[in-house]
Amino acid sequence: MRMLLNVQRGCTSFRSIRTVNSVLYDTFQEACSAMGFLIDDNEFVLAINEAAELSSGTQLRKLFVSLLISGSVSRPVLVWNQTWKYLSDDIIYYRRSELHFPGITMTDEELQTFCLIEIEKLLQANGKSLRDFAGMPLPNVNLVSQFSNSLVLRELEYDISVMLEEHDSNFSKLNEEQKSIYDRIIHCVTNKEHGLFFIYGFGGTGKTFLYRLLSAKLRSQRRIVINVASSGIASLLLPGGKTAHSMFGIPIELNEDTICRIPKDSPKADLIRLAELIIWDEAPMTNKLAFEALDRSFRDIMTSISVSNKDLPFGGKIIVLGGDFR
Ligand SMILES: Nc1ncnc2c1ncn2[C@@H]1O[C@H](COP(=O)(O)OP(=O)(O)OP(=O)(O)O)[C@@H](O)[C@H]1O
Repeated sequence: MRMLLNVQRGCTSFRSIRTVNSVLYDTFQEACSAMGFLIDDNEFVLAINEAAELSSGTQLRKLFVSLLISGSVSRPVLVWNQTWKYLSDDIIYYRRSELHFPGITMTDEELQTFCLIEIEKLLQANGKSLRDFAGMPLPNVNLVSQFSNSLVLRELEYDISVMLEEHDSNFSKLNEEQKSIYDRIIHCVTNKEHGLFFIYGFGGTGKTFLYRLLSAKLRSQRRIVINVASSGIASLLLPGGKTAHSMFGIPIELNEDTICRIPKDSPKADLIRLAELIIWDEAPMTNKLAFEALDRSFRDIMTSISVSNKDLPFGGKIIVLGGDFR
């Protein structure tokens, strides 16, 4: 502010001090930068890019934090936007070894979140925080809990290129009936509509073929699909399949009030909330009380997202129940 007061004339408020060439800046630092008093932030971007040739992400984060703390950067967010890829260079390596999931991939948003957490740790060790720097993004806490949930990570571990290849090589084989079911379910998932589908068909009519294709399509888009079957043998035919009883904690003894053993704040409940499609093969083999228990439990779990979900079948989850219903 002192630098600006030396040159700004006729100021009547803090806002007028921060106004340069009729533009009101959020901070005095930004106003100074607009005046040309500070080194252009591009210098810092270039410095980080140059250092990236020889330094690890950890070292670059330390450099970034030193620049922030020294107060040299006028618009930290601009430097962050142009350098975050270098700053988060080693994040995926550490997440893979920490979680013992060598195959995990991370989206840009996840990389940024974990990089921001590391930056925040360095800042806090120096008595500062990301909140002290106007415009700097904060870590997305929802992503952190998802990314620490091993059940979710296992579902995200599918190799996208393998899934795409499986999908593309079988898609053209779909017969007319399979294609129309495929289209309706994918449309429902893509548009985040609620849907409960029943796929009828006796043995060998191509239900599993369809489930595999739906799973490959959605997993290639990094969406979570839960595949379950009533029997252990059928679950083995589904990619990543489990028995419905073990996946959803359905009790053996069932009555009209039974609920599943899934605490609302458990990692499994998080996985269910994140799942975009649930496929249950051989559904007619299971007691209807099990579906009613699952319905009650899902309604409860899904109220964490929206209270209105308690009025929707299965809390609004998109579910495919398949089998031979004769
Ligand atoms: N559109 C298709 N193009 C080529 N092969 C197909 C197609 N649909 C199904 N098949 C093949 O037909 C065979 C039986 O299909 P699938 O296992 O999907 O039937 P199903 O209805 O799941 O049977 P079941 O209920 O006994 O498990 C499989 O070998 C499958 O690969």
